[in-house]
Amino acid sequence: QVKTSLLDLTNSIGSILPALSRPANHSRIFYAVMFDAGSTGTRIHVYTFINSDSAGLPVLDNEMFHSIKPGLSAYADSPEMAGHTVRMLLKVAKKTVPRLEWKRTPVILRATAGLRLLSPDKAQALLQQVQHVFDESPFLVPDDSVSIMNGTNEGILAWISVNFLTGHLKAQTQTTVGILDLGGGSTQITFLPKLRVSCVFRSLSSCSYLGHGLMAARLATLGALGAEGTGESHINSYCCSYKRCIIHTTVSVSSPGYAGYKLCYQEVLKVVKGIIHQPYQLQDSNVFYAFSYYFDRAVDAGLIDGVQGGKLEVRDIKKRAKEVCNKMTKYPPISSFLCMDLTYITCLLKDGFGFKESTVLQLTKKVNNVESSWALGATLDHFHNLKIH
Ligand SMILES: Nc1ccn([C@@H]2O[C@H](COP(=O)(O)OP(=O)(O)O)[C@@H](O)[C@H]2O)c(=O)n1
Repeated sequence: QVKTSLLDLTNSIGSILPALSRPANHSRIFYAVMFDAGSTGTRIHVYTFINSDSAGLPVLDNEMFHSIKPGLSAYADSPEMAGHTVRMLLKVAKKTVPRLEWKRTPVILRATAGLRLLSPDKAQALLQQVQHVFDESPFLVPDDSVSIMNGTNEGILAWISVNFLTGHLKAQTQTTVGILDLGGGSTQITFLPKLRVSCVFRSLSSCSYLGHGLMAARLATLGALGAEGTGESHINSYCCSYKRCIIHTTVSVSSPGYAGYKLCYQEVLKVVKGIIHQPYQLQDSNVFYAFSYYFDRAVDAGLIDGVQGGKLEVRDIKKRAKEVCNKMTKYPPISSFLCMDLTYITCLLKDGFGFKESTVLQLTKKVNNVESSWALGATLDHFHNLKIH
């Protein structure tokens, strides 16, 4: 758990503008290119900002977003393919940023769980390929432009993104929203805990759990982590909605004849157990924005609209998990892992983080047409060090 002074944070964000020090007659528009090298895909965010007249936050005018699957870690044994992926995505940046602005537009790549889970030499070889592509590009390549980000920073930067986009970072705003991010390899929870009387200033609480992202949790639940690459392996799981669920080319999972929420919950609980929870710090009034796989699976389960998103209580996810696992729905689940995924999400929220069944989640993919992701916070951090390191 990392604690960061929120006062430091918001004061620093407030001084982003002077730090940019642009020539007086220069256009008020500026650009930044941020790559998200995630475990399941690589994404490019091209941001267009407008400097505000006051010494406040810049205005985010537009985001161009594009993604490619799989993630860079899939090329651990052929790193030049990682370079190719980034080169392809850079074409989006060239189309979006005017040519005259290229040399002053920073390009940055931050990698998350996929590279954290690789051996250091393999991860380094991938990063070197990316660095090479950046160095060849016409964009501005800052120091430390390519690196692996740590999990707590990932959570803090996502918190900054969502609170920036929802207007909660403005000086006059008293409240903030928490964030829940469920990636493929890791999961993050970041929020402003209840003020303790003795506290001088408020601190952000950010926790990241490597190996508790949705894809990693599937493998862990099935005890299949060690089975990868060791030849074919068969596993029985109560969470498998079909007769046969393929998880990996060499690992197949069968249903023991019946699936069921209760038995599946016991399976996923083994993975969630051990996650430190902090129920005393969560306020009833804490609103949590949940995105990534929280959003994707809620859409797959028919709980929210895929464009609008929506509000859900923890108990709504639990109820749908029961329906899917106990085959109480009219339609077969579109993914053979929907029972496991919904049960894992329910278990993570309740037994992992100590959420009540009545806790409200705001399921969100985009806020004002901008991706809910750590990438925007990382870009703001680049323009002015937000003292989160
Ligand atoms: N800008 C983004 C980034 C990720 N995601 C989703 O986040 C999930 C996985 O995130 P990830 O591959 O970055 O996982 P980690 O490397 O953070 O563990 C996938 O469902 C992505 O589609 C998204 O919807 N929008």
